[in-house]
Amino acid sequence: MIATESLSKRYPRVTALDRLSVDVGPGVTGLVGANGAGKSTLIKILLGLSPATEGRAEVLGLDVATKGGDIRERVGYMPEHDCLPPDVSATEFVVHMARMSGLPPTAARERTADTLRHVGLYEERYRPIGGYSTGMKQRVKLAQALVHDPQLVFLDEPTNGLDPVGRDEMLGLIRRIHTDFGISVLVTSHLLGELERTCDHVVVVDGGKLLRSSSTTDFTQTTTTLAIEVTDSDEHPDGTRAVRDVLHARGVDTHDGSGLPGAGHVLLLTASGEETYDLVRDVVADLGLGLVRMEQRRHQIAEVFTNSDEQRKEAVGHGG
Ligand SMILES: Nc1ncnc2c1ncn2[C@@H]1O[C@H](COP(=O)(O)OP(=O)(O)OP(=O)(O)O)[C@@H](O)[C@H]1O
Repeated sequence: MIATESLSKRYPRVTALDRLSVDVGPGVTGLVGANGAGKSTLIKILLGLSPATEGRAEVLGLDVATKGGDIRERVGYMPEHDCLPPDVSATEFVVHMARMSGLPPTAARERTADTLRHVGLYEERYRPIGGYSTGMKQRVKLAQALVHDPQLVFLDEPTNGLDPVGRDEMLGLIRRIHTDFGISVLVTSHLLGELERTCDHVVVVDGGKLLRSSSTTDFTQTTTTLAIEVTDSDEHPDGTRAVRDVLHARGVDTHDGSGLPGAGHVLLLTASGEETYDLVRDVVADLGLGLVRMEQRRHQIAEVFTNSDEQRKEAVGHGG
């Protein structure tokens, strides 16, 4: 669906994309990265809206440098920021966008009605967009990306600004774009956790560079963080520290759980598989301590991929 080769985008002060080479197949793919990682820049290049500084990219087999128009005919785009006209209704706006994509008037009206129903907008579709909630506006943006029946859609931060219920509904809708209509999806987010549930494949970028591209199952198996809490004992008045020291001696890196409830008594470590669970159990038992909890934690992307304690603490503080 998408292939980039050593793709770079340099602004005078910032390198937004840095020799990014990645292949994206059919299905639902998540593009994850912190704010400023280069996600929106990549989407704009893939749509042929912004030229790359170097490297090349193809979307649906079409070169982004020369075939931007053909790509935009076949690909839908939901931009990140609010770009909707407040004075027209969802129906008027989406019909207009359908007409712009070349649909004749009757087909444009029919497709608009179907698409707005699909994204969950009913009677309110006749009211001016200016009075809509954030969730409703996101649905209108999604509808205009789908109305011309594209083969592929780019959704830039579609869950931004939504409450947890709205977020879940939007993630469900995104999944159905692929299962019900066979449209492939590239969806961006700065939250790894929400894309884990929705996507078949996850691409992680940081500072414009590719950090990882793999199927969601591979991803979650290899990046599980364990949170461990143990009791103290007479022999080990600081049980947490005792466990940490033994784990370090066995070559397992840990960091503290500052920012979590009960900070100071929580150890975080990356589990490479079943053997990590066994190791922790044995270490705690050998020290004669009690294991209060050992649980998997979801990640924010900064927590998984930064080595800096500062950033890790920040990510943990946000709840992951
Ligand atoms: N037109 C521009 N001129 C100069 N710098 C830019 C421009 N567009 C983006 N950048 C910079 O490029 C980097 C990547 O931005 P980009 O918008 O692609 O990130 P992002 O991952 O989409 O993050 P966000 O979700 O915050 O938009 C940022 O440092 C940004 O400030």
